[in-house]
Amino acid sequence: MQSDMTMPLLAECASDLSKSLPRSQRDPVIGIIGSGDFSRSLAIRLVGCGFRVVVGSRQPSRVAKGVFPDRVEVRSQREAIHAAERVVFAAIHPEHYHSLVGLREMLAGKVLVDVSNATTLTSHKQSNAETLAELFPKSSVVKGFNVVSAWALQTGAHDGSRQVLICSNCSDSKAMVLELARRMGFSPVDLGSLCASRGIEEAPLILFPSWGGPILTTLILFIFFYGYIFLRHILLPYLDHRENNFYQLPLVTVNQTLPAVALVTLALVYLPGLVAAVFQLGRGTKYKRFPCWLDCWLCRRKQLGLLSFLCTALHAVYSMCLTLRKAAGYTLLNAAYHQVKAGIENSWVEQLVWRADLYLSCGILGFGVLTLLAITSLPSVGNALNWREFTFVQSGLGYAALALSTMHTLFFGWDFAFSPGAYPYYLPPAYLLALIPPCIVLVGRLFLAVPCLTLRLAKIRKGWESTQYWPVNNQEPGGSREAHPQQNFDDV
Ligand SMILES: NC(=O)C1=CN([C@@H]2O[C@H](COP(=O)(O)OP(=O)(O)OC[C@H]3O[C@@H](n4cnc5c(N)ncnc54)[C@H](OP(=O)(O)O)[C@@H]3O)[C@@H](O)[C@H]2O)C=CC1
Ligand SMILES: [Cu+2]
Repeated sequence: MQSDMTMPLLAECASDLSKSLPRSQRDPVIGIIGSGDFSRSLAIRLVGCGFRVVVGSRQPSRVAKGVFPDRVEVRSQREAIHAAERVVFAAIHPEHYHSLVGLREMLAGKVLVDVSNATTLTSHKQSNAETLAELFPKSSVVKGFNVVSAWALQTGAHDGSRQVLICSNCSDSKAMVLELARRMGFSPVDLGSLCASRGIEEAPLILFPSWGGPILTTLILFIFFYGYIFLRHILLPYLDHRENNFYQLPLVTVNQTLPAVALVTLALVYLPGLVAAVFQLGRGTKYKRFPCWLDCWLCRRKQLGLLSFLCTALHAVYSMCLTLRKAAGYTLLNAAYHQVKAGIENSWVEQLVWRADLYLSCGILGFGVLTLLAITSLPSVGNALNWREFTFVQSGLGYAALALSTMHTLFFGWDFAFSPGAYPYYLPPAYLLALIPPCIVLVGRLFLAVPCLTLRLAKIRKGWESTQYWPVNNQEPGGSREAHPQQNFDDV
């Protein structure tokens, strides 16, 4: 197609040539057809990134003042297309694409960016971008900027939502839009030809794509612990000596399950970081890709952390409601009656008072730190922190939350785990099982804190590589050698 297309915008994107020009003359002009919500978000971001923007409306006079920033010009559709040097965004609903047919000749030779999303998941329909390409054969249609919500466009959120998917049949135009997306602060992903456009359009319709694995993991853990507690506390005692504990099913069993799930899930947030560190130490480089399962696990830590937070919050609410139960009242009255009958005046046990207070205090502190972690994982809050602050909160405080939750569980268990009565039917208590993963993580973390390992890991993360990776003719690692554009995961 138009092979001369890339150069003008790319040259302007680099803006080297035009540095001496006044700003208004050197910024590339981008056209946007449509003056709706998406157009507004896009225009704000484009002007923020140094582009000049002309919005094309069917009735410019109807566009209220203040809707667009002052630096954005709102003109007629024709004027906007005329002003746009190369790139014109079609920020209108696909049903109205045909209304632009009269502008076909004006759009010839320009790059027409289709930003539309699909409204339904269909396997047989032509994509909106393919329809647009059919309507405007003389323009280069590029599909892109999907998955990004209008909000993310404005804020440039620092998480997965910064990724934009791009595809086109014209590689020059695609390169231009990829560069444009980069300059707008996004991480564009080239998905090839326009055949990929339907997938891109449908991507926003797929609900919670990154939550499937974490939710499934949490669900499996919940079913496992609930089943285990049901077996140990309810079913086996009933079968063994007809003890009826079924009343515990809706509340007590759930409240025993939730902390176990929360603790294991929280350990699963920090375990992959340790595994990644072990990989880097073992390989002596950070430029070798982690196995896919580890990559995937690392990318799901935020979701696992938030699910752990949810379980902890529910556990806190359930625990506060325990005393409101009828069963709690009856148990207290029965205990008081037995005590009176036994002639015991004072049932104060100093050790148990300490145990309960320490257990509660660790639990409350752990929950507080977890809340802080959950809040800072929100993009809008995380963006306000610099890299060091974010690492301190997510890694330092994260381990503090894990340590406090583990101590909460240990105080709960106290010395009970050492008595034979804790193993009815040879089954250990659920909390002992739940303690295994966090203990592995905490011990592993302490192990990695050994100075020789810490120093080696720090060196590797600064780019040092073990000699086995040095090229034969180049004895300086990282010298003239090109770094692999691979995993560069430092936050472990
Ligand atoms: N990539 C992404 O993640 C997102 C993509 N989108 C896509 O952006 C497009 C626009 O969405 P959005 O801004 O929310 O929609 P709006 O309804 O807010 O705006 C659509 C605009 O299209 C213009 N338009 C042009 N021709 C017509 C016509 N014949 N009839 C009606 N309106 C027309 C109107 O502007 P005027 O009256 O000034 O001409 C109108 O303001 C859609 O295709 C949507 O799928 C939306 C959100 C996110
Ligand atoms: Cu608890």
